[in-house]
Amino acid sequence: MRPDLCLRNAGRRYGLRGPWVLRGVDLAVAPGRLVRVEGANGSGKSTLLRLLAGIDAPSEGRVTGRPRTAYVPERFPPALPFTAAGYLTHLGTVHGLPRAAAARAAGEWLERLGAAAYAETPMARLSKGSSQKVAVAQALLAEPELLVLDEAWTGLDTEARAELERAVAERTAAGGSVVFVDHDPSRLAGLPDATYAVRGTGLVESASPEPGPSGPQVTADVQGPPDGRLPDDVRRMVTTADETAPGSYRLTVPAPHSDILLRTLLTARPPWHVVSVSPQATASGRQG
Ligand SMILES: Nc1ncnc2c1ncn2[C@@H]1O[C@H](COP(=O)(O)OP(=O)(O)OP(=O)(O)O)[C@@H](O)[C@H]1O
Repeated sequence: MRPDLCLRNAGRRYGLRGPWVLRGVDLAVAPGRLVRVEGANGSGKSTLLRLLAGIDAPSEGRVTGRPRTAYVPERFPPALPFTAAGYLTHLGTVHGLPRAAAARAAGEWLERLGAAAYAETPMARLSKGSSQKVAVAQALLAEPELLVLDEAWTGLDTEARAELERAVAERTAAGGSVVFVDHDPSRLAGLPDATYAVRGTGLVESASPEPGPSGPQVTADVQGPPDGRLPDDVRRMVTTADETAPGSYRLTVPAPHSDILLRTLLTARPPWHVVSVSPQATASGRQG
């Protein structure tokens, strides 16, 4: 099992005598966790994310348990001498993918994010939104163990925003961790395992998530082999799982996770049968 990524008594300031932006921060991000970071403008959210992403080192304290990490920065440098596909393929090889696999992953992510038409466009000529899609694709393509997203939804169109939400669900379902900052309080609402606010130079954890799901839920009746055990990644993403008969389950899942839930079941070996799917108008308490 991969260790938690930990900040231990971490502090960060800019310059030798600059004021401390963060100090004495202890934070553990476990595999499979979705973590939201909040805070006022200029409070130090990006500073914290850069420490978590390994882009900056703490001025004091330590970082331990570094996983394979990818990062979408708040500002992405668009004026690079590459086409979108060329840049992503190059980065894929930097992440350790063979060139053909990197090119394939680049194409798949541009397609998923609705930017396939710009694959051969030089980065410097991309619109802000398309450039942001490339920024998101570069982070997702190597299936990182830790994904750090600094306002990554900003500038994306509606479909790409939804796709990024799905990608976050996929990462956590696969056991990856995701840490994100977003100005929209409804972003991934009800899903984070923990929310921290930067206050002063420290981190304050918000009250634990509600015991019941707070966002819209979807119910799915699914059937596996008679002795079928729900796949672990399905167990991790559902709110409730009631076994209604041997190998049959009624699952509830936060609506943004429903696509990935169904995709996971349908592509399981052997595949599961999805009997019915229906939205749940109101969230009930957590059961099971
Ligand atoms: N590279 C840098 N050099 C000097 N000071 C910096 C640097 N980056 C950030 N700061 C300062 O550190 C403080 C925290 O900035 P940071 O960008 O981490 O905050 P933030 O919460 O992400 O802000 P925003 O919500 O505006 O994105 C600010 O006072 C900022 O001016």
